[in-house]
Amino acid sequence: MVSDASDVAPVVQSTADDIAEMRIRGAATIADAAAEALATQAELSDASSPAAFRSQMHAAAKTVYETRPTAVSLPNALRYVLREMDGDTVDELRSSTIAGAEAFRRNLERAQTTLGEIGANRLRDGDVVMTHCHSTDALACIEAALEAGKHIEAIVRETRPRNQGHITARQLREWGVPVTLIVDNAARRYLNDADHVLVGADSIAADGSVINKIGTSGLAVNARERGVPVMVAAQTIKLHPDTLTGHTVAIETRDETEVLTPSERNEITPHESDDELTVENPAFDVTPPRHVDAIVTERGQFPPESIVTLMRELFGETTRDPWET
Ligand SMILES: O=C(COP(=O)(O)O)[C@H](O)[C@H](O)COP(=O)(O)O
Repeated sequence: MVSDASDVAPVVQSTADDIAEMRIRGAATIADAAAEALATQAELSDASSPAAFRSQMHAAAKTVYETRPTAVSLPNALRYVLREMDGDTVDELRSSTIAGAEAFRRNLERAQTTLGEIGANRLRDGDVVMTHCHSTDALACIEAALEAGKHIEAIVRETRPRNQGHITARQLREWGVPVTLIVDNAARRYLNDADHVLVGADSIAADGSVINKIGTSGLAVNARERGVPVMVAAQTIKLHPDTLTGHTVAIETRDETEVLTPSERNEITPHESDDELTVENPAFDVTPPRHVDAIVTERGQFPPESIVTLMRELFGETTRDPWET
């Protein structure tokens, strides 16, 4: 049973709002915030019985889950923490949930560091990397390469409409990496100067398809044509277990105002009643496995077609919602 939203702590609701409004964004960061939110809910719960506690936790998980649909790290995080919730009293349930959330967050950090070290092996001294969006997993590979003393340069796509490329550029400049920032449409021209395309993932499907920020698939197609290898940095919490049984990954579409402000719309069509100007704003796309050279995880690097083996080993087959553990 899932209790209603009034049982959810305001701070959990505010985390959910931050995810929905993208003040908290990026698949790994969202997973971390989701686990933290469940720990906070457990801490603040005033439940008078174990059943009431469980039901509050499920309501909190549902509130966070219903924010953005594409990054599977979110349900994977909720599932992990709720599975750790164990005990016969409210106090036992509370402490096991908090411990579960803390373990999840520690593992997340450790996995990213390990993944970074593995990914850095693909980067040679002097390499130029082209990035898209802002991915902490992808940046972990560059950071580890820099720590190993390699000189790395970056061509950073700005990533319309939200310009997450600016966050990537800022981080890389903090690390002293020379950055060339380009508009997304210039990528094909600059691929001639790149040794790798390096992106993250929001979800990886069982067939090795990579779901990541809109524009990734076109970049990968162009990279393949230019002979530039495409490397995807993705911790195993990005593996989407539901795709093992044929489910597809929901692609989030966001508000048109991210693409066209109301005043820009008004310049194009001053007639308020004009509903024939449609703006589409999908946030993610699907890159088929044939355009990806390697998926780098904390468990090693894999050709995309073989990721299914790891997915089965880690998740088994589940199509249940996180609160139906
Ligand atoms: O597509 C995005 C972010 O999209 P948005 O900005 O819409 O959330 C990132 O590439 C992945 O989430 C991986 O990020 P990380 O490696 O940090 O998990």
